[in-house]
Amino acid sequence: MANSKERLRRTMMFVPGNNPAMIKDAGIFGADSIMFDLEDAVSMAEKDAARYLVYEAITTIDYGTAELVVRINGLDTPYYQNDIKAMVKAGIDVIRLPKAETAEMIHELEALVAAAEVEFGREVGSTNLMAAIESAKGVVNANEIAAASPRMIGIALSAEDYTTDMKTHRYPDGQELLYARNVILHAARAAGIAAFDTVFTNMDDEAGFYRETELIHQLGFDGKSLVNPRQVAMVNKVYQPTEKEIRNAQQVILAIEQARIKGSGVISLNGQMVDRPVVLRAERVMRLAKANNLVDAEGEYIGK
Ligand SMILES: CC(C)(COP(=O)(O)OP(=O)(O)OC[C@H]1O[C@@H](n2cnc3c(N)ncnc32)[C@H](O)[C@@H]1OP(=O)(O)O)[C@@H](O)C(=O)NCCC(=O)NCCSC(=O)C[C@@](O)(CC(=O)O)C(=O)O
Ligand SMILES: [Mg+2]
Repeated sequence: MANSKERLRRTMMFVPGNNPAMIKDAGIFGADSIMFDLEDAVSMAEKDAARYLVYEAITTIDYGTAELVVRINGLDTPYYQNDIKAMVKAGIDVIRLPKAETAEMIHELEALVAAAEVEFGREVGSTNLMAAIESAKGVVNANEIAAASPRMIGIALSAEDYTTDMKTHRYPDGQELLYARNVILHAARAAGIAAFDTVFTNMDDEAGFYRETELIHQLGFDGKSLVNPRQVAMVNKVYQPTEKEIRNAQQVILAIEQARIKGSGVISLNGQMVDRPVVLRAERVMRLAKANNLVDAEGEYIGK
């Protein structure tokens, strides 16, 4: 399992914690992050069995390079303390808190995670955290939630619960999510962590899924929470840089290296000024190009 604030997180796929077949095969679809769900996909009667099943999976199945995330039950339930203990003991990469509304909730989670790390001999600080924002109160407090702990790697919009809280529902054009998306994105960027867009639940509406993914890509989200393996390739397609973007990024990185040798941090390339933000964008393009196998080990464009 890999832990890092910098890793690519385009696709974070929910896997119901009570479904052995889905849990067993979850690693074969190429999701950047696999998110085992102990919360709303699991009925009250199955909470303990699901926790046990997910623990067994994490400790016995090889999920390759995928980041392993678990969505625990909320802090207003009788389940979350056992969820935290079991998942920390298993060595989960990231714990996702649902229905986050305040920084105090993150602090409570953090204290329990730290205690579990000590109890089970895990390195203190090795378990990362993220929060799902699912209500108006969560959106209003997004800045403090995002900055609540150095363990935080991201915050996510959860539009199903959020639109219910807002007394609306989801529309095809997504206007009802515009404010929350922008607040969450700004809170994440200000805190230096990732921003995840919400799930899209109509499996039959491929065009709608692409429309939504193109919008959140344009806004600047790192990726989306997903409910189905078919959605992984669609997100990757949207987030895949074009040949022109890759060739430009290669030129930018080369040009800035030459400029640095000459002792300068800024240079002109094809009439365009190249400085630090342009270089950072170029480096992200190259990370995405590598993840999509569009360049070889030397960073040369090979296409598909
Ligand atoms: C949607 C559907 C029923 C469609 O079923 P279908 O059967 O039509 O799917 P098919 O495409 O036909 O499946 C083809 C093959 O893939 C396998 N397969 C499918 N899905 C897989 C998967 N996820 N993981 C691994 N494997 C999978 C399947 O087993 C089959 O395998 P096989 O039989 O061997 O061929 C199914 O996907 C599914 O259950 N999804 C997860 C639902 C879930 O977790 N909901 C809770 C999280 S949201 C929430 O709580 C709201 C939120 O909180 C969110 C927030 O906070 O962000 C908020 O407020 O917004
Ligand atoms: Mg929810």
